Amino acid sequence: MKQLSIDIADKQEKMGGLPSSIASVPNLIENPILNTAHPPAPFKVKICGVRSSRDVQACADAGADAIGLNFYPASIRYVEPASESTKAINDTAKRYGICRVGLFVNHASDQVLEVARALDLDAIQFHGDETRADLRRALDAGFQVVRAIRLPTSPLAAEEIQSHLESLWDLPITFLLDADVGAAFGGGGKQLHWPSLADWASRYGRHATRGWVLAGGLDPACIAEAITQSTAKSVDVASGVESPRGQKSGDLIPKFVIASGLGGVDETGRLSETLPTAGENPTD
Ligand SMILES: O=C(O)c1ccccc1NCC(=O)[C@H](O)[C@H](O)COP(=O)(O)O
Repeated sequence: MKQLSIDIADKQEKMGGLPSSIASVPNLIENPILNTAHPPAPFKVKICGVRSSRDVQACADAGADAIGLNFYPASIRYVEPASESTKAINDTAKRYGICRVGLFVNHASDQVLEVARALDLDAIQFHGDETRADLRRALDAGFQVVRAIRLPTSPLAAEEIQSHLESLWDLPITFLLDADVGAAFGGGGKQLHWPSLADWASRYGRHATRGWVLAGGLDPACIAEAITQSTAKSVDVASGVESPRGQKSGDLIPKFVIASGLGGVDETGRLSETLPTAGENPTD
């Protein structure tokens, strides 16, 4: 079983996550070995808003390397942090070496950390109007941080995109660029103007070797084009792999991951060798 754990860690490293040897380093700015202020994104393909162990199984089978647990009570994808069902989802993902991201919207900082610690989450995604101090606190507590930046869906100048995240640029966090869907905060199926993101990334993102994530209205039909046009290296999806809305589809998840070309599957759709085979029931 030890070998399996090593395989999982290797797989995460190959898929762009932090090298396993330094995955627990909380603040990369202060790490002299890395000598970088900006961590890579903690995942390549995140399926957000999973609500059952079956959903997680579909993600593992497809080769997705992250799931999002949605702790925003107003969302159709909400899961109760302390429930047995959430614990089971979380445990299943952990056994498969899938990055577990907790999604919060304007929660109290103490509550965020309490939930993240209780579930031993890998990363915290802030999707509301949380402050720099909230992000700093999560980093200091040792969690990787994903910050959703909610952008207009119209064509945008690189400077305008940068203005939405400039005040957080120095933090060792990952930006998730999502469409602004107003009071719903996220999960609305609206697409960003992808070429604008490519322009921004070429001027700002790549220059600083910064990991960032494309989100908003992605689905199996558009994901390849979205990646080409935006130059994103990591993607996130919620509604685009659901049927009906709010219910993850075991058919759409693999279609999405394979079409993205970013998952742990080869071109024939088979799992790569380093991925634990779904159904193998790996243990820690
Ligand atoms: O998914 C939700 O219901 C949600 C609600 C409130 C804040 C964030 C939410 N989702 C966060 C995500 O990371 C989604 O995957 C992202 O917004 C893209 O969603 P979609 O356009 O449906 O793919």
